Amino acid sequence: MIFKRNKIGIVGAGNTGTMIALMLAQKELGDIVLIDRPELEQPVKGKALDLLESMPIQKKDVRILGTSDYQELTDASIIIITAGMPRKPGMSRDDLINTNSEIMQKVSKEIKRYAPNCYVIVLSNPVDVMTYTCLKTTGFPKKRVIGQSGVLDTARFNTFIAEALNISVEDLTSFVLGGHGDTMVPMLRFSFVGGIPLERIMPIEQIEEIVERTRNGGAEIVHLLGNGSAYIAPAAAVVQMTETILKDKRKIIPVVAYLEGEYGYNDICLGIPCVLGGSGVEAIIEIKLTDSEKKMLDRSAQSVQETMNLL
Ligand SMILES: NC(=O)c1ccc[n+]([C@@H]2O[C@H](COP(=O)([O-])OP(=O)(O)OC[C@H]3O[C@@H](n4cnc5c(N)ncnc54)[C@H](O)[C@@H]3O)[C@@H](O)[C@H]2O)c1
Ligand SMILES: O=C(O)C[C@H](O)C(=O)O
Repeated sequence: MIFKRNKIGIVGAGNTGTMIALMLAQKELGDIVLIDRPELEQPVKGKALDLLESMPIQKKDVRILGTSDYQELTDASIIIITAGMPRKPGMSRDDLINTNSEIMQKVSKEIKRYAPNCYVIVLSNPVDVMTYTCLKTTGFPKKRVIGQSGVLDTARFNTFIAEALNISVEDLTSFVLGGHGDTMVPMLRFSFVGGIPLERIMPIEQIEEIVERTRNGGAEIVHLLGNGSAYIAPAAAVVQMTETILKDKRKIIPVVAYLEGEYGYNDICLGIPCVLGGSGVEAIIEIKLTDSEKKMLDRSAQSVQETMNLL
């Protein structure tokens, strides 16, 4: 069932927020409320109206509202948080921690007030820690607060594999574990091209180059754009997660989830494969890791923990 006429909130109507609104509307997944700061009330209304006026051309029946009034989020079923600063060339995502954690706390309190039953998808960086902040500030059950990293990181990995092998992106399965940072862990053992293990059809040196490029995928775009960070592929990732929840698809995808003992970690949010469905994170898939995979995941978890310690 498609919950059309569901209300989907997007907090932060910048590059990612606007692109997410467009992609959600193109799929008619629900009516959309775009929220930004009071001083940006006019531009956010302008963006929403511009999006709305494209609907007759795109033949989509969706209502889109731009506002700074959080009350408009009342009864929203899903709220996507993109509020916060993007990084600039030379910065790491962790450099955004102070500014964005303040914003995340403010936004999370408003969400708790007006939409206490909603699902939240967090995009703001550093996303593992921002997901944790949102979870703790709202006090929502852990299955309802989910961060986006793995869908995007996996898409980047698959893009580079498809390009190198000159094959369709459709034939690829793989996933990335760990924090959304330089320590992310692409799972080569579970990477397949048309059902064939990747390691059988690509030399390891080339795979390693692609892993490295994937780890630096966000920074590569930040450098090329010069002002701001990626917003098209990230929006597509969030929309896939939103659709998976709204349509109760129960897809196994890597998302940032709260861990209580899984993989040996406690009280931390980290990217791991989950069953995502109508109740949010319905299950965490625990894969038996090899020693070297576990070592890499430990490093990644430690790096997220170190960023959390800065709070
Ligand atoms: N997790 C990921 O994969 C991923 C991918 C892309 C971007 N991001 C992150 O998402 C965030 C947004 O990126 P962007 O490119 O859209 O940036 P952007 O600057 O284009 O948009 C951010 C918006 O947030 C708004 N905002 C700030 N404080 C707010 C508040 N208190 N209430 C409501 N809105 C507020 C700003 O006014 C701005 O419009 C950044 O932190 C970026 O690093 C994460
Ligand atoms: O790299 C960034 O800062 C934005 C985002 O996390 C990305 O991976 O594109």
